[in-house]
Amino acid sequence: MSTSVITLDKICKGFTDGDKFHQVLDHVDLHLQRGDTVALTGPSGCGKSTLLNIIAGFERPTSGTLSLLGAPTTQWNDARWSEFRHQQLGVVFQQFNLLTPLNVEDNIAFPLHLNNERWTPWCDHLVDTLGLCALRKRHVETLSGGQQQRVAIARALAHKPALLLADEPTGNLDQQASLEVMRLICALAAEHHTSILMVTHSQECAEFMQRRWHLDLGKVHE
Ligand SMILES: Nc1ncnc2c1ncn2[C@@H]1O[C@H](COP(=O)(O)OP(=O)(O)OP(=O)(O)O)[C@@H](O)[C@H]1O
Repeated sequence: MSTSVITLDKICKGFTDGDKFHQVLDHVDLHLQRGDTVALTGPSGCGKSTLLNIIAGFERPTSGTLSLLGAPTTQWNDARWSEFRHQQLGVVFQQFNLLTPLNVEDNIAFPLHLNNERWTPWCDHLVDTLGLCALRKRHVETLSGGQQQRVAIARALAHKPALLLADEPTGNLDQQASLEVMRLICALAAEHHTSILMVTHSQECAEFMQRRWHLDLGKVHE
């Protein structure tokens, strides 16, 4: 399968800090096909989260063109971005953004409700593999950081998205749980051709991905 999932064409992004302009992404060209898995590395503050935020539509580039699933996003309005995020995207960002009035099960089911889908055996598999069985009815604000991270991973994968964007998705987990998560997302990539772009500082986690992108001084090197 060779469908284009992400294309960045000369993407620039900068921030103004007082009277200084800080160029974080400098004419970045990238291409990710359906089923590609990529580990994104780079020093702290180089712009990894900014790059993921642009691809998810949470931030706009200063210039350049971002295409998703073959369509340029330049003219997308909020409704079109929401449709893409609900149907095609799973995100695990550093702030888990769980829905605090809800329990674990309802958080995981949330993307299914948005798409008028029902709980599936795949969701049970996620709950089981991520060690959440005993926590299904617990309110998420009562969980530890690692437990919340596992709920965020399950929620991101429940609707089998075409694209998973993950920012240090195993940062709060022990080694055994990290390996389980990596095996789980790789199985999804293999079976469902989900593309993965994952920020990680862990060499062990990066080795699960097929490709490496290194971001530094505004440029991405493969
Ligand atoms: N909204 C903003 N306003 C001003 N500067 C910002 C903003 N967002 C990010 N930056 C700056 O852009 C640079 C890149 O930040 P970003 O969070 O993308 O880096 P990162 O590579 O993800 O870092 P880390 O590995 O530490 O999480 C940093 O210098 C940061 O201060």
